[in-house]
Amino acid sequence: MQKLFDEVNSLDKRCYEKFFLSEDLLMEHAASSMALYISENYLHLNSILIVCGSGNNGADGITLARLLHTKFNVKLFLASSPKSPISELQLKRVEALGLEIVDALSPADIIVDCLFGTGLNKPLNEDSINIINTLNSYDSIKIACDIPSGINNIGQVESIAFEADITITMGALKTSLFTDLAKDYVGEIIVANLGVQRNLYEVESNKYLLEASDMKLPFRNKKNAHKGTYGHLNVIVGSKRGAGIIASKAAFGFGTGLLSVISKEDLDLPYHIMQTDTISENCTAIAMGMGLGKYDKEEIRKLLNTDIPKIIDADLFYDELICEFLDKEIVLTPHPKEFCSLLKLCKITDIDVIELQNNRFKYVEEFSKKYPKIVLLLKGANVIISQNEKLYVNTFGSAVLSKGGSGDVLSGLIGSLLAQKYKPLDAAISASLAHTLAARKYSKNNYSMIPSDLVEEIRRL
Ligand SMILES: NC(=O)C1=CN([C@@H]2O[C@H](COP(=O)(O)OP(=O)(O)OC[C@H]3O[C@@H](n4cnc5c(N)ncnc54)[C@H](OP(=O)(O)O)[C@@H]3O)[C@@H](O)[C@H]2O)[C@@H](O)CC1
Ligand SMILES: Nc1ncnc2c1ncn2[C@@H]1O[C@H](COP(=O)(O)OP(=O)(O)O)[C@@H](O)[C@H]1O
Ligand SMILES: [K+]
Repeated sequence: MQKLFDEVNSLDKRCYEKFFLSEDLLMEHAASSMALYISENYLHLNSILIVCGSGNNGADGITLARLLHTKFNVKLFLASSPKSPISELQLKRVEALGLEIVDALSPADIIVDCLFGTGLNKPLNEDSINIINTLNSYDSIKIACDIPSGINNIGQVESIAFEADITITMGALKTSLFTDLAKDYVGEIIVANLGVQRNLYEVESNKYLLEASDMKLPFRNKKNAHKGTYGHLNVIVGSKRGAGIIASKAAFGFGTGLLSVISKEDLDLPYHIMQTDTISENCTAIAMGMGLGKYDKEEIRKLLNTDIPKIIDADLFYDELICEFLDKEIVLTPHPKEFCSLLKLCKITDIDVIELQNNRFKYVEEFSKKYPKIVLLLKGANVIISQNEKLYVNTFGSAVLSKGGSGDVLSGLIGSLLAQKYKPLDAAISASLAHTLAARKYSKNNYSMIPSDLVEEIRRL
């Protein structure tokens, strides 16, 4: 996993003070990293338009123009005059080279957006919106310097943002690049070193970006084993029975040795899935909440009271009963609407989904602070998983998963790993990665996947 930072100004400052690097040097490295990336990948292209604002993001762009001058046909556009001493100096340097400063936007093979970086501190004005709209309309390779202009420091997009194919971000990964709202704008994200290796630039953080290598699949290393070695998951099936059945099929394909569905109704289940009406004696994990519908509160309370590891989803996030169990190490997997209900029930805040989506990290952190034992998995375009005020982001998901039943598959996967004795946080992380990485492997198109296709892909991981 890689560290994420809510702000990097203090890291830049630390570079000046601890490593005696100067602003000029950091900027030279920022621009050199972009120049290197462009030269290594696009030398076959000719023209490059660099669009600069008045701050140091713009100054990065002016520096880049100097580095690429004569190697490419560089057109430098200054949306506003340089404001800081360093950007004035960078401009003086390019002027001395005789580099062309254009006074209108026009298409180019490559566009580099250096309008605003971490200094975006107010809503975009009409001029900036027009510039970004024009740039977005060009059929060019689009590169954002540090952060696509229009995304603010907490990852919100108020009106519009530059639609980057690639974001070359300076020094370290910023949390703001990983919100759901930013996902349509950031493209591929690359980190540029600023004069010291990244591990030296970075300090401690409580937020992490998950990588595929963080997924630990339940491979069987023991030879002397039997089905009981791999646990017994109980899935509580409610009145919307499909949800529990989807979860069960996903769970069985993800390694639980035994699986029993608990339901009072007669279900038409595959032969390898057992059905009972009480918790199994050797049950090692419970998955509940999916499609629960109407239920007997006392029965659910009894189940919640057991010490068996649990994943809880869906309908239970609308019942205050859940609040009685938030001091336990259980996995909760709400989608944004369910999380709003949970935040309200546990008296953290009363907000709507728009407010939540605008501030996902903030509310997950607040919840985790109040309930440090809970493993929370907040669904979304970028899933956030938290425990004990540490946050982990999974960005591998895509709209191929935007279908009823995708979440039920995820509940089954988490339940399966819990049954196989994964720690709750590890179960949530590995199951979430398996869920999203498997969805990426579905190759037909990005609209037709159904839960059984997803389960098939998971079985092939
Ligand atoms: N520090 C370092 O060592 C390094 C920094 N680096 C680079 O610096 C970048 C940060 O630079 P920065 O702090 O100058 O901010 P930046 O993003 O250029 O914007 C500020 C300017 O925009 C203006 N402005 C803001 N919002 C606006 C709006 N809505 N509409 C219109 N104007 C608006 C704002 O105006 P003001 O608030 O003064 O009115 C100000 O003039 C960072 O992202 C990275 O690329 C790298 O080189 C590595 C080394
Ligand atoms: N656009 C998207 N990008 C990434 N993941 C998505 C996207 N849309 C949905 N998902 C994922 O699909 C799952 C949907 O779960 P949920 O809303 O609970 O559905 P259901 O209850 O119908 O199974 C979640 O894991 C969510 O993160
Ligand atoms: K930018």
